[in-house]
Order: sequence, then structure tokens, then C-alpha cells
Amino acid sequence: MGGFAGSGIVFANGDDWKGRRRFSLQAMRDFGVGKSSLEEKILEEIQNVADDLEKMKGAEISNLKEMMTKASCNVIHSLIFGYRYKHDNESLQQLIKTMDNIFSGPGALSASGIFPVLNLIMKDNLKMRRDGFSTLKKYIEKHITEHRESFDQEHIRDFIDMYVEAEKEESERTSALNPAALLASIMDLFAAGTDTTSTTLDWSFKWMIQYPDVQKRCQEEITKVVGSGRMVRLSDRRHLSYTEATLMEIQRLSNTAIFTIPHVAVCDTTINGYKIPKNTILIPSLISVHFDETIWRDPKVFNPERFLNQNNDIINKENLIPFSLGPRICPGESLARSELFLIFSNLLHRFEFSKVDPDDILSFDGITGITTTPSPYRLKAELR
Ligand code: HEM
Repeated sequence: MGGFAGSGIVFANGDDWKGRRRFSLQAMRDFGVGKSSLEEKILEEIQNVADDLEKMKGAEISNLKEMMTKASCNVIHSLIFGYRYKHDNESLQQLIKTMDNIFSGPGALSASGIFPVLNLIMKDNLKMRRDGFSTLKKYIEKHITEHRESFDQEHIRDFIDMYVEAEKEESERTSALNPAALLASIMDLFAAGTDTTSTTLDWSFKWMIQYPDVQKRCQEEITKVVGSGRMVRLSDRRHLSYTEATLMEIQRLSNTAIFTIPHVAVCDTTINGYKIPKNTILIPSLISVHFDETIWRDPKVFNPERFLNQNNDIINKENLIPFSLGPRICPGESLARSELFLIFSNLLHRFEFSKVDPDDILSFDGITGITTTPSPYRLKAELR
């Protein structure tokens, strides 16, 4: 999710939105989304997370989310800014703290976002989020200035260079691509691409320690398909149906994004018999689809097999919509799904995750800010 600087992608409409969204999707493709170069970047991050986990030597871990955010932040950081950070780098820690300040607390999608008057009684969260935005803005501005100074048309390094180049081309010089939109689009992509992915991963391992049998079945499948001598690759995905179904079930039940970003009706219409006048703000509820008893049998039960048929083929895909639907569907879906699959399967391949104390009781009620995160929990990771 994003929608932060006003004139980027998330809160833009019409031609401006179209232009920036098209540009961003193209730029993400050019810089590796769907290509092996991106896979290599993600695998490098996994290696670093695995090193962090290994250093814990089976001791209690209570900051798994932070480890995951380092990985997801670095992937999007290298697409946009052209480089990654070592996991113990001070600037990376600061960046993650900033993102956390933006995303924790009641968000743009919760009651106070829709009824801003509630912000008056939630001043601390609002201040934290504003400070977070202003820090992130300064960070991005610094990089844009440096990119403009060292820009070389013959050597396009990343998203920012691509945008600067597009701005220069007469034919592209529209209100869609301009300096303010560059800043806002980067804010959107960066913010939307980091926390959503790491929160989903945080949920994933919570579900795995709650359901060790499911974890074991994923591990057996991965070992059978991949062996023990190499990492899991995207090309293995179609042979890892049970692992894929497990990730789908995790997304169905976790609902990292409970709602979509607010949409506006572009004309008078009718939905399920309700008249919706033009310009009405609509906020579709994704969680209501994922818990709909007319679609899912026992919707509250964790059961990856609901996504598999007898031949072990994936089914029921169309009813799972964690990235929303339609023209404003999440443009980061492909990137996010690659990250989720590679990080989840490779970490399960290498480690056994479990509760610190078998008597630990875990709650699966989420805490809703802009995204919905799992309540704090602890786990341990031991080499398999
Ligand atoms: C598990 C990870 C993710 C989830 C669950 C997720 C979910 C969503 C959802 C539900 C929306 C709202 C769609 C709507 O309003 O109908 C959205 C929008 C958006 N997402 Fe994601 N997202 C994820 C990862 C990413 C990544 C990795 C990126 C960037 C590379 C990204 C960039 C965006 C942007 C820019 C929008 C606004 C699109 C627009 O308004 O046209 N997201 N996302």
C-alpha cells in the first residue's frame, strides 16, 4: 500500500495516474522484475537473512519482522536507488525504523484515515507518521539530486535514472512525469513495496510454528524437488504445489491489507442492488471475501489443501485477492509473489522453525495500522 505524497501513484487519478503507473510497471520490468537478475537479488537477501538466523544458534528470536524488512527493503531499494545495504548498516536500520513509524498505528485505511477528525485524539501516531514521511522524503530527495548530477544517458542505472530520462524526452513531458511526481512515485513504491511484503512473511512463520505438520510437509516437498545441495529457484515453483498452496492459505487468513486503497465511483452505478452515485468513495473489503462462508468451507480454519485438487494442482486462485482486483490491482504483485515464494521456501529448506516453549499460546488477531501485522511473538530457528 502507499498513497503518501499526494501526487504519486496511489492517490492520483485519471491520466496522471495512468502515466505514472504505466511508467512504474515498465521501469520495474526493465530493472529485473520477471528476470533472473531480480531472482539473484532476492537470493542474495535470503543468504543474508539465513546468516542472521544462523547467528542466533537456536535462541529466542522476537524480531523476525525486522530481519524480513531488511530483505524486502533492500530488494526495492536496489531497483529504485541502484544499490543495497549490508544488513548491519546503520542507514538501513534507520530506514527501517522510519518505515515502521509510518506503518504502525492507525493508518490511512483505518477509521482515522477515513474520518480524519479522529486524528485529533491520536496525535502521537499522527506525529510519528508525519516525522517518518518527512525523513523518508529527505532521504529520497538526496538520492534524486545525486542521480541528476551523475546522470549518463548511455548508462541507465535504476528507476530514478529511467524517470529522469523520460522527463527529458519531449514526447513524455506531461503532467504525469515531472519532478514532484518522481518524488511521490518513489515514496509510494518504496513504502508500498517494503512493509507489505515483510509483514506477510512475519505472518508466514507465525503460522508455520503453529502448524508444524504443514511446515514439515512443505519441507518434505522442497527436499524432494530441490534436493539438499542448492537453493530453491522460481523455476521450481510449479513443482512445489503444496508450498504454494500454503503461502496462499497464509495470505487468505493473514490479510496484510484488509481493505483496498479508497476508490471513487467514476459514474452512477448499482452494486448488489445499492445505488452508488458518481464520486462516492468506495473501500472494498478484501477480508470479507477471504472469510466468506459461501466461498470457503470453514473459512477460519488454516487448511492449505483447500487450494489443491486430487492431482495436486492449484485451485480456487480466483477467490484469493490479497492484491485486490481490477485496473488498480497492486502493481507490485509479481515482485511480491516472487519475494514471498523464494524467501519462505528457502528459509524452510534450511531451517526448522518452532515455538520457543511448546506451551506458548499464539494469537492470530492482527494489529491494524496501514497494514495488519501479527501481534508480537517469539520463535526459534534451528538448522535442519
Ligand atoms: C505481499 C505484498 C503486497 C500486498 C499484500 C499488496 C497489496 C496491495 C493492495 C491491496 C493494494 C490496493 C489495490 C486497490 O486499491 O484496489 C495495493 C496497491 C499498490 N501496491 Fe501493493 N501489495 C504488496 C506489495 C507491493 C510491492 C512489492 C509494491 C511495489 C513494488 C507495491 C506497490 C503498490 C502500489 C504502487 C499500489 C497503488 C496502485 C495504484 O493505485 O494504482 N505493492 N497493494
